[in-house]
Parts: sequence; structure tokens; C-alpha cells
Amino acid sequence: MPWPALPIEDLPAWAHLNGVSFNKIKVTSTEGKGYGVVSETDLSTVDTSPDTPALLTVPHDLVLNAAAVDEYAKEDKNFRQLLDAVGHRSGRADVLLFLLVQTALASRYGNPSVGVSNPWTKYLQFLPETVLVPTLWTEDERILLQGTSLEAAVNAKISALDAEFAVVRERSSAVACWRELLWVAGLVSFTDWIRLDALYRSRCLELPRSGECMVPCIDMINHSATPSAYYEENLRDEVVLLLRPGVSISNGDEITISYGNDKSAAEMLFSYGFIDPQLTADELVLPLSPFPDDPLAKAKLVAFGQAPQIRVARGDGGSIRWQSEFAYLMCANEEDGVEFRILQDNDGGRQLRVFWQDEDVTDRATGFETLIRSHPLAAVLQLRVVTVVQEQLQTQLERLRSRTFPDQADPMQREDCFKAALLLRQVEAKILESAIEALEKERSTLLKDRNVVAYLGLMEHAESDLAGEEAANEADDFS
Ligand SMILES: C[S@@+](CC[C@H](N)C(=O)[O-])C[C@H]1O[C@@H](n2cnc3c(N)ncnc32)[C@H](O)[C@@H]1O
Repeated sequence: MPWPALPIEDLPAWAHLNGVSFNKIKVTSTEGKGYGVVSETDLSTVDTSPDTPALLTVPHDLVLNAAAVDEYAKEDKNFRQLLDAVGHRSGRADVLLFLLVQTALASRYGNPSVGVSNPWTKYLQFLPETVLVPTLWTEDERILLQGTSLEAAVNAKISALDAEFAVVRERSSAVACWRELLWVAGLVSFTDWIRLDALYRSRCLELPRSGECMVPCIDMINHSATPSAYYEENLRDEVVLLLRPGVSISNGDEITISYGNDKSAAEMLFSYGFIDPQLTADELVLPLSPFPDDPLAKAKLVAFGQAPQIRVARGDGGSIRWQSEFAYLMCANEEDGVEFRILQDNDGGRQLRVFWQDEDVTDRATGFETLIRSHPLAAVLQLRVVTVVQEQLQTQLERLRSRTFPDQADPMQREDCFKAALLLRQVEAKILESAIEALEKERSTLLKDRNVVAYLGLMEHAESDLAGEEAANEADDFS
């Protein structure tokens, strides 16, 4: 749909009309980061008291979350119909539906017969048309992510958005006035849905009382590893922007906040479309699949109930920590003591239950690492898990390296996407190398474990007995 745009110079008038107060700061264009907030005077908290007035105050009724969407629906019976037909699946999905409607209304301003406009209808028109998050990269640009942890994550997100959009389209088409506005004229496309998701992801924040939400004007503030400000909800539930203690900034300086100092490079790029090399946590998350020949694979996935992953992080002092709860369930077999049973419940339904050493551990299926600790062959199971995780990381590193990365972006790729992908590849290759090395050390230690040595000795013995029997059989056959 055509994305309506208003010049940022109109923002102060919108703010005034809607009770947002800017105090010696303004929203303006910044170098390479879109809009940002700059100071209009010298500011300092070095000598001031804690009750220095906020730099920005946003009234509570402008905070956009699922509860606010519900309130808007009370004033607008057409939107209420739409929300009842499509919404109430998650807070995020309700806000996205609201944003979709507001953008459609703004782009079809001549047709106000459906929907009531509100402060967000206009505010959305100040937001950028695109964000550099990879779900909005072109196919040529997404090639740059091959071999990184984002390759699978971005594809999975696009598929999930596609399924979500199909539901929105189908259910809203059942409501006559919205079918007319959104779909009959071909106003809304899947790209619009991807864009709204990107806009929401890159601008939403978490507040103690309002939860996950969008806050107008606060969402104009850019990120820095050394932020000068922070936001919070005050006693009146307004969202306020405050200068950090001990900070001095000059007239014209940009005011920044932190988008979180524990986010990995992949997470930063996925959510915000840029990587802060100064801050990103050295962390990597990869998907994990059960062994393709494991007859219990499906049952293990169902019982685990979450997306199986391997998480690797570099801790303080450079040491590597890794975690993969599913790998423990994946590597435990029937002969070790894992069993699945289908039990009838009181309502006549059937339930998949997981047993470990004959104990029902269905509620602890995501905690197999703890469960196996008391097993006499715990070290053997640990060795299997370490080997599987190491192999997965090795395969990932080989995929990352198998693609010769060009020296520069080709004409079909935006420079910023190229630079972000290059940085992501460097960060991920480094952590993969360190993790593989750490896992190799862990494997060597486990291979010296008394129980492992005894177990492997037994296995070798059994194999040579088997080979001997086979050879004897073959000899018999030959004779
Ligand atoms: C909450 S918005 C901030 C306002 C935004 N710049 C705008 O034009 O509306 C977050 C987006 O700003 C941009 N951004 C924020 N901090 C940045 C930084 N340090 N470097 C590059 N881009 C940044 C990214 O596009 C990000 O998705």
C-alpha cells in the first residue's frame, strides 16, 4: 500500500496537540541512522538534583499495547468487529492489526467510512518507510546471510509472517467493510505486513507496568553503547526520558539510549537492522534437529515442546559456555532409559508422556541435562552430547566459510546490508572457532573418564566379538 508520509517538521505540532512535551530537545535527521533526538541546549546532570524535569514526557494514553488496542476498539465498532474476528491471539498481533488499519486509513484518507482515526493514524506517518532488518532485505541481500545463524532464523520468520498474514486476510475478509477497504482494492500486500512487523520489532519496548508496547517520540531515540539517557514510567504512568546521572552534553549533541547490552550481533541485526560492534554480546543461537534415523525423533520433539537450539556464549574472561537442553534428550535412547507412553486422561483424551528410568518426567522434558546426572553412564551421555554439539558447530563453521564473501557489495545489495552481514559473519566465525576448541577440550577430558573408558572398552569388545562371529559365519557359509 502507498505509505503516507508527513515531514518531521510537523511532529512538534502533533506532539503539542496530543500532550507530548519536549523539553530542550528535538527530533531531527541524523547521519546514517534516520531520525534521532538532539539537544537544543547544553545539558548536564553533574550538578543537578534528581528531580530535574524530564527531557520528554509522553502521556499514558498514547502508549500502544494490547490493552490500548482494546480501548481504541471500544470507540470504533468497525474496528471492534475486526479485532473480534482476527485478534486476541497475542498482544503483538493485536498491535500489528491496529497499525495495519491505521496505515490503511491514512493512505485512504478520502474514504473515512470505515474506522475512526486517532493520534496514531497521524503519528505513523512520521515513521520511516523502511527498516534495515533482514526480513525486509531483498533476496540478493539475504544471500549475504548464508551460513550465519540468521539464515534459518530469517527464513523461519518470513514463513511465520506468511502464515500469520494468511489468517489475517482470511478472517478479515469475512467482515464486509474491511474486505472492501483492505482487500478488494488490493490495498494491502504481504510486504506491508512484513514492514509492520519490522516497524514494531525495531520500535517496541518493555515497560514495567505497560509491558511490551510502542511509545510515540520515545521511539525516535537511537541506540548507543554509551547512552546519555534512559526512559521509565513515572507515578502517573507517563513515559519519561531522563538524562543519566553524571552526563553532560552540548547543544546539538544526539541523545541516545541503550537497546540492551546483552543482545548478540544476530539479535541486534534481526530486531533493529544494525549491529553495534562496541556492545554486542558474543553469543550465537543455532537450531538443532533430532537424528534423522531416530525412531523416537517425533516423540522427542513433541515432548520437548520448544524449538530445539544450541546456545553458545563467551563469558567474562573469554571462557565459552554452551547450552542445549534438547541435545540431552536427543542423545538419550530407549536402552538408556527413555520411554514414551500414550496415556488416557480423565477427559478421554490421549497424552504423550515421557519416562526416564521408569519415572514420569513429562514436566521436566526440557531439563534432561539435570535428569541424566544421576545415571551411572552420565559421562557417556555427556560425551555423546558434546560430540553432537561440536559436530553441529563444525558444520555451521564450514557453511560460513564455504561461501567466499565478496570484497564489496554488488549493485543489487545495499552497502549497509553488506557491511552488517560482513560483521555478523566475522563475529559468528570467531565464536564458533572458540566453541569448537572448548568442546574438543571437554571431549578429551570425558574420553579419560573411568566410566567412559570402561564403556568404550566394552563396546569395542562387543564389536570384535560380533566381527568374529560374522567372520566365522562367513567362513561357515563359504565352506
Ligand atoms: C527506535 S528507532 C529509532 C528512530 C529511528 N532512527 C527513526 O528514524 O525513526 C530504531 C531504529 O533506528 C535506527 N538506529 C538506532 N540506533 C542506531 C545506531 N546506533 N546505528 C544505526 N542505526 C540505528 C535503526 O534503524 C533502528 O531500527
